[in-house]
Amino acid sequence: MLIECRSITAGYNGSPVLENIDISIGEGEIVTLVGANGAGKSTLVNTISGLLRPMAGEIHFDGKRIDQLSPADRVRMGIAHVPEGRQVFAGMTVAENLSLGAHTQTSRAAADLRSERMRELCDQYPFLHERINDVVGNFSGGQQQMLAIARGLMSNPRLIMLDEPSLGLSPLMVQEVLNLVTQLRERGHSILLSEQNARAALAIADRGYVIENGRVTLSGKAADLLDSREIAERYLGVGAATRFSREESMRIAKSLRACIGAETKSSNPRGLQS
Ligand SMILES: Nc1ncnc2c1ncn2[C@@H]1O[C@H](COP(=O)(O)OP(=O)(O)OP(=O)(O)O)[C@@H](O)[C@H]1O
Repeated sequence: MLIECRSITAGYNGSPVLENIDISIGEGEIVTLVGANGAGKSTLVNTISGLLRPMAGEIHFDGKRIDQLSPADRVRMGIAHVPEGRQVFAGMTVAENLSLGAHTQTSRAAADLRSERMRELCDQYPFLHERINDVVGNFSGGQQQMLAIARGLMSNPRLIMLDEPSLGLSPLMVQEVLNLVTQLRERGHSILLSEQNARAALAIADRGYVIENGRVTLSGKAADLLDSREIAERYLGVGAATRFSREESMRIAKSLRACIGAETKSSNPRGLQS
């Protein structure tokens, strides 16, 4: 495995939010964390990137223990974090925003490497090339998200962690951002994708973990999780009605109509059959 979190407990001001979390990501995998608002996904991502120190447990990256290293050391080792909320600099150009993505390197040689990496990214992702000198203030939410991801790529990470990249985007932009995520994998990056949009995330992931109240309650292949009734009911917006056959649904609907006194002609203006 490229990264392994072993029995991680983490939280704020001495109170744990995550308890005993075990997750792993293999080389070249897209792994998603799904869970409701406040479940603890960002807390886990922050613990892996080093913004938060775990209270207990270990994190191993490429066989080395990293949970006591600084965030900058983890970036140097190959872990990038694209935080929730995009946080691009509106008054700066695309190129300036990208330069900030390799801030752990300050020497002249590093500046040359940074320019080279920027050229490489522009070759790989035409949307950067086309807008490289544009100030990002007027970019749409989706364009800003793509730029935030590109900034994370400046350090050429082996693992890139994306926290809620689809938040607040239109369905079309969500698709574009997720297409970009699959391209990242094709270019050799491993990905941890934290998402409330469980259906979209599981559709492109290899494996997933469901986080509820700071614990992993389900995990497995993304395709199996997508098929799971439990997931469907809790996270995919598919209600209990899907549990019933057509005959059962008809029977329930009929007794429901009787209960609410709606068994009249006017309640069925189009003459629908029951
Ligand atoms: N800086 C903080 N200080 C104290 N508590 C926090 C802090 N950040 C998050 N929490 C709490 O930790 C819990 C988990 O939050 P977290 O942001 O990790 O959830 P999440 O699954 O990422 O949800 P969201 O999608 O809303 O970010 C919540 O109860 C939240 O209020």
